[in-house]
Amino acid sequence: MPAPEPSPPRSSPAAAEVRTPGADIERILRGPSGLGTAALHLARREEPPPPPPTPPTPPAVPAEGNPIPGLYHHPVPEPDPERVAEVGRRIKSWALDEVDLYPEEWEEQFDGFSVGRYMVACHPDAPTVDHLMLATRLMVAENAVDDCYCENHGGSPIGLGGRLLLAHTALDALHTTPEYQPRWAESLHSDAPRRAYRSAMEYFVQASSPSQADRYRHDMARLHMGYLAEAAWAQTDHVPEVWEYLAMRQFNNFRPCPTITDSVGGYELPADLHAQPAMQRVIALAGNATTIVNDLYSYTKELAAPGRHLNLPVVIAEREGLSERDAYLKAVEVHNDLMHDFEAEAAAVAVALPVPTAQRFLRGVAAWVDGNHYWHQTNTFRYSLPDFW
Ligand SMILES: CC(C)=CCC/C(C)=C(\C)COP(=O)(O)OP(=O)(O)O
Ligand SMILES: [Mg+2]
Repeated sequence: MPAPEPSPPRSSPAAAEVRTPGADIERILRGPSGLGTAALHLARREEPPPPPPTPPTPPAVPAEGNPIPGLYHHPVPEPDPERVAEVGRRIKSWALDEVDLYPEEWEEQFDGFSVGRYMVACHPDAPTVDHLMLATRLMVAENAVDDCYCENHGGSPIGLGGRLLLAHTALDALHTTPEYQPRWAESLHSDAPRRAYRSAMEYFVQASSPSQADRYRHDMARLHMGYLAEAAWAQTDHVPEVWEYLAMRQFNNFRPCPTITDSVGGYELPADLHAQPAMQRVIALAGNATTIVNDLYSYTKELAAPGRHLNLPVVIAEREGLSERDAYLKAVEVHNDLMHDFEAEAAAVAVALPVPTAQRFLRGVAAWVDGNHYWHQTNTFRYSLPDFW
């Protein structure tokens, strides 16, 4: 395996200071529209300007895809096409050359996922492409585990607990006796999900603080618990009540992605601020809103898949006796309520914690929420809207 690239520089909290907390609070209160552009002013670009690409990178053109009618969201500026292209180039090279992630037949799906566009849209304040790569590798690894262990690339609920636990040790190492340690170390190279987790985590650990890495491990343990509940229900064809589904989806959730916004931004939200109950509520609401966005945009894809795939509209229709359309529209309202609560609570935390790192973290989470919506809306390779309007 090639030696890892030099880790991105971690700026000290002081270097990452936001000097206008009043303006930040106002911006959060206003909602995250336009955050992408604002955040770009905060980060120091630490890379020299790239040489002119050959052929020239096309200018940012509006991407395709329509937003879900009535879905509360904030449009974002088109992500920087040069960054998108560079992240796309580097992630492919990591996937193929460093972790042997997928066979040739899956290339179209890998490309169609457009992870470069996703991550550049979600992290407008990343100081360098190296920083963006931290998030991009983890995102690809997380999807490899979901696809290969849980879903459509050989996944199954049967035996999932054992597979997930062993993969989790690629993030949270086994500490055991010299007799057994080598077998575990070898196991981390034995399938694509574990190779991807191991490598992506190694880069992340090098570039983040011990407390940021531990935050990520905790969020991934949450995610794996959510996968297990979803799998247990699939095994018995159980449709949970709506609140039970929402509880499962709070764990089987995008949360590990926005919560690394400070590592990707090159600064650190201190652990004691991250742990504040009000901050935890903001993070949970953001994660839940972003994940219900997935339920809504992936609705037709999941209906077309074999078997019953739970998502919020499906569960509402089943448990509340609504038509598919009315259930879908109710799910849109649930999403909108979550978004409004997220924004109101984030504004309150911004007032209560007038600390530059907390302000920037809140802005980073809001930018992730908006970028995630953008990616779902524009990823017409994966998603299409139902015919309900
Ligand atoms: C990137 C990451 C942490 C994902 C974890 C949870 C997850 C897979 C989602 C929130 C996406 O949900 P889903 O499995 O329904 O994805 P698709 O609808 O197939 O895109
Ligand atoms: Mg989905």
